[in-house]
Amino acid sequence: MSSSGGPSAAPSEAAEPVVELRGVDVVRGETHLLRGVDWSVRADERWVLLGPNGAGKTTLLQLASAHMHPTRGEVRLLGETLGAVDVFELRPRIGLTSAALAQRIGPGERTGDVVVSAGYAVVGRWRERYDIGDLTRAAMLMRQWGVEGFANRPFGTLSEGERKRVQIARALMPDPELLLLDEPGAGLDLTGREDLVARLSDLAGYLYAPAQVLVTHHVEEIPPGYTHALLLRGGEVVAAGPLEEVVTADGLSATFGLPLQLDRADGRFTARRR
Ligand SMILES: Nc1ncnc2c1ncn2[C@@H]1O[C@H](COP(=O)(O)OP(=O)(O)OP(=O)(O)O)[C@@H](O)[C@H]1O
Repeated sequence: MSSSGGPSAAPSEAAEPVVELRGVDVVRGETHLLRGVDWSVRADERWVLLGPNGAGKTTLLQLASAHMHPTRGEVRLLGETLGAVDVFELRPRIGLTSAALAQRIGPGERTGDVVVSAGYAVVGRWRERYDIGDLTRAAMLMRQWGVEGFANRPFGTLSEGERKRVQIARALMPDPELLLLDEPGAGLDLTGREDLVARLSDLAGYLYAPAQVLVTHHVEEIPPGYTHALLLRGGEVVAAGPLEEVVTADGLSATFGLPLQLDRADGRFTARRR
């Protein structure tokens, strides 16, 4: 069974972390985008990264996806150290979805090609003939993410929610060891958000699914089954660790600079001003 299609079971003892940052600063001019960040993600962990606008979440994902190097400190990804590895070999092992990447998908691309071409690290149809294994995997992922009916539709004709799910199927196509999702819930209506949260919750439970890091501004988008959280404010880590210890009213109030009340029911969080 593929990495993202198996049933849930107890994760095995993880070896080296898939992401490890030690004393990381990212500085542009006089501005610290990140300051003194220590963070590690193990293969069986599912992290949510929460913080207000400008906190540095996207910058952190840029490091974790080997699209940026730190100004200071060390970043290790999948056992390799950034600066001492060819990032073009590393990147295919990491699935990433973001608004910036989505903008690079042409609206006229056939949706099925958007998914299958990820196996070749290109957008859109690249080869006349794909491997039967690639086509089977793309079809399985499109079924899993509820977009199998759109294979022949131009990507630009899909709704925002459908496009988000196609992007996740595409990110999973190369069977990545790490999946990074930058605000997948942005712009979705309530139905779209709830559908996405349920599917991400399912993925979180799969034994052979990749390590996952989900960026969001909203605790309502944390899928049940996620295990850890990192709170970021002004480029600095407010708290990081097991979800129950980190996603608290006090932690979120400090992160968002607003007194918040936090409630949890059936594994879902809601937050509002206290
Ligand atoms: N090249 C740059 N030079 C100076 N400042 C930058 C640069 N790139 C990003 N920044 C700033 O760094 C901060 C962190 O940006 P980042 O995109 O990582 O935040 P974020 O938490 O993802 O925000 P949002 O939730 O709004 O997407 C922002 O204030 C941004 O303006």
